[in-house]
Parts: sequence; C-alpha cells; structure tokens
Amino acid sequence: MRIFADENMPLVQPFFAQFGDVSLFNGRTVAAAQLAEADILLVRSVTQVNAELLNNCPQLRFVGTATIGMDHIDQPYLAQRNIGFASAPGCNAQSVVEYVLSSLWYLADKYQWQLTEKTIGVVGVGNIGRRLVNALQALNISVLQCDPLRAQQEADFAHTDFATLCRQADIISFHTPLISNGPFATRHLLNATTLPQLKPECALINASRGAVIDNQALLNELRCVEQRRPVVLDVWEQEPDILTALLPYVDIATAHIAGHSVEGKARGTEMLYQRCCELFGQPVKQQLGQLLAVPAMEKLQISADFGLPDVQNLARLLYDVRRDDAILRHYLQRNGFDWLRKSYPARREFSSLQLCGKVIPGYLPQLGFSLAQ
Ligand SMILES: NC(=O)c1ccc[n+]([C@@H]2O[C@H](COP(=O)([O-])OP(=O)(O)OC[C@H]3O[C@@H](n4cnc5c(N)ncnc54)[C@H](O)[C@@H]3O)[C@@H](O)[C@H]2O)c1
Ligand SMILES: O=C(O)[C@H](O)[C@H](O)COP(=O)(O)O
Repeated sequence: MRIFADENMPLVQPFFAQFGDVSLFNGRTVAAAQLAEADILLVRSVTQVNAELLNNCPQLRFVGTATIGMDHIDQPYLAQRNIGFASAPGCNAQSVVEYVLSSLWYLADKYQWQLTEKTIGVVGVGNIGRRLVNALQALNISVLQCDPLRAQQEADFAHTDFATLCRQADIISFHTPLISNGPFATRHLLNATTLPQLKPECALINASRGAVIDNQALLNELRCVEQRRPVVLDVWEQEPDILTALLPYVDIATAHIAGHSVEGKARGTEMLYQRCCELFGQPVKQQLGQLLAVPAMEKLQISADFGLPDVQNLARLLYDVRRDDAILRHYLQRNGFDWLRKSYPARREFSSLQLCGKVIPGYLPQLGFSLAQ
C-alpha cells in the first residue's frame, strides 16, 4: 500500500511502515496530482480534504486526520466514495487544557487577579471543555458551562445558556468545533452584537477555531475602548494570513499550537494507526509508550508542604505560554505562521512528570500529573 502523510505528523514512519511505503507532503500546499497513488491519506488540520483534492486517487481507501477538529474534511464526499474516515478525538485535549491553565496563570499575574474569585465560562464542554472544567474545579475556581447539545441529551448537565454566560462570566474560554450552519452554529459566536453583551473587563481565551470569534469585530472593539479586555488567541481567522493588526491588543498570541504537545501530536498518529490496523485486519505492533522520547524531567519529589499555590510553579516547569507568545511576536513577520508551527519547540504534558512523595494531593492527578510507581 502507499501511505501519504503530512510532513508535520510525528512518528508516521514507525507506526505506518507495516502497511507499506510512506511518502510525506506539505499539508498546506499538497495538490491532487501528488496523491494519485494513495491508498491511505493522513492529514492534519491545514489540508482541505474534498473532491478537488481527491478526484485523482481511485484506490484511496482511508483518510485520517490526526486532529480533533474536522472542519477541514468533507465527510459526505468521503462517505459517497466509500472511503473510510477517522479523526483523533481527544488526542490533544490535555495539551489544550495546559495551554489554557498557563494563560490563566499569566493573566492572573499580569492583572493581579485571584482566580478563585473569578467565574470562568467554558463554552463547549466536550473532551477539552470537560477536562478544563475538572482542572478548574481542582483549583477551586467557579465555572459556568455552556453546551446546548449536551443540555439536550443529559438531564443532569449544568448548562448556562450563552447569553447568560456572556453577562456573568469574568473569563470565557471557547472549546467548540467550528460549525457554520444550523441551530448550534459557532462561526462568529462572538461578534459585533454579542461582544458588547460581555462584562467590559471579561477576558477571552480562544483555542478552538479562529472563526468562532469575528476577528475584525474584536479588533474594532479593542481599538475603541480605553480599558481593553484581556485576550488570549491561539487560533485566528484565515490562518496562516492572520489579522496582524490584532497583535498589539492581545495579551497572548500564539500560532495555533495549544494542542501541539509532544504527546498530543503523537497520540493523534497512534489513533489513526490503530484505526488502520482494525480496518485492514493487521495486528497492532507499535505502542506510543515505546516510541516517545524520554522526557528531560522524569521524576519530582513533592514535600508534605506542597499546596495549591505551588501548582503554578510546578506547571511552569513543563510549560509557560509566554514562550510561545514571544516566539510568535519575534518570528511571525520574518518566517511566517506555518514556520512557527513546523518548528514548534518540544513541550511535554504534565503526565510526563512522575510525582513522588508520601502524600500527593488529589488535585495533582486531577490536573493531569502522574504518580510515580
Ligand atoms: N488550538 C488547538 O490546538 C486545538 C486543539 C484541539 C482541538 N481544537 C478545537 O477545539 C474543538 C473542541 O475540541 P473537543 O475535543 O473538546 O471536541 P468535542 O467534540 O469533544 O467537544 C466539543 C463540544 O462542543 C459542543 N458544542 C457544539 N456546538 C456548540 C455551541 N454552539 N455552543 C456550545 N457548545 C457547543 C459539543 O456539544 C461538544 O460537547 C475542536 O473541534 C477543535 O476545533 C483546537
Ligand atoms: O483540531 C486539532 O486537533 C488541533 O487544532 C490541532 O492541534 C491542529 O494542529 P495541526 O493539525 O494544524 O498541526
């Protein structure tokens, strides 16, 4: 079989060599002619997978995206051609949660907030939102959850409608898919009409998809008001050609890397590998645990005095979002958005650090840290 994969997908060779020859392509520029011989196509979020891209590959049997988001995939087209499809649900959910926590701690330092006195609105409570809510509750932070689809399906889900959440939240973090039509559309959920409904000082974090916030409307607002709301943007409309005029007005600006932990990206590849093993009746020979590099920091001793205020320092050992903001501001003009993503420095998840100690507070595993065996 011929496997064609995005060059930014880690560990494709060790995982997929058992299926045949692996060829790599640039996910942003790949064209139909390059994929003519593909049996398996593996993409990330930057490749639009549709009739135009696939009209020339008659033997294609499977398309996989090593991402959570699927807005770049024309699924009805794949179904119509009877091409198997899989995404990687939840693969980088923990990575996004760690990004949001780091952003919250940064904003709390900058504006001298006590996060325990804030109410955080989580919009979209699926794999990422659920983990985030769990982490915020571990940190004693009040949460409002908005997810109308879950509210319809789960009688005990504590749902706050979006309009109420906009009025009440001190910080809003978006974790919805990008949906353009229908009753639950999320495209421009925050726009020129809904922005003024927020508290004037309400902070915004968007690590979902850029178009969930109307970027021009946000810029118009940030330009006009004297007391600007704090804003963290990982995702942007029209990536890679983002609205750079926003940069001076946002507190943290990153290049769609919230999900780019080493584990998050590699899990995406592994999930597609497992799916292909199932689909093509092959044994699962490779395990992620054996392929991941050993982390630079493996174990850490926690003393009996460790308390909630120490969590921020512990987390910073592994990730500090200021690094990624600085990289974007320094290199965006010179090297471009896609270069920032391709050359993203390694970031390990909390789980890579095993904590030792006589008593490990329960909130540490709740945040994603592992306990030493
Ligand atoms: N920045 C990044 O690097 C990064 C990484 C991973 C995922 N993402 C984005 O985050 C999104 C969410 O990821 P996930 O794993 O939590 O997905 P998920 O599918 O598990 O959860 C999404 C949740 O959003 C809810 N939802 C749908 N429409 C809604 C609406 N109008 N209002 C409120 N809630 C709504 C759904 O009911 C669902 O529970 C992905 O679709 C992807 O676009 C970004
Ligand atoms: O949907 C996702 O999983 C994320 O947005 C993903 O991390 C995007 O990264 P990319 O595929 O563009 O490398």
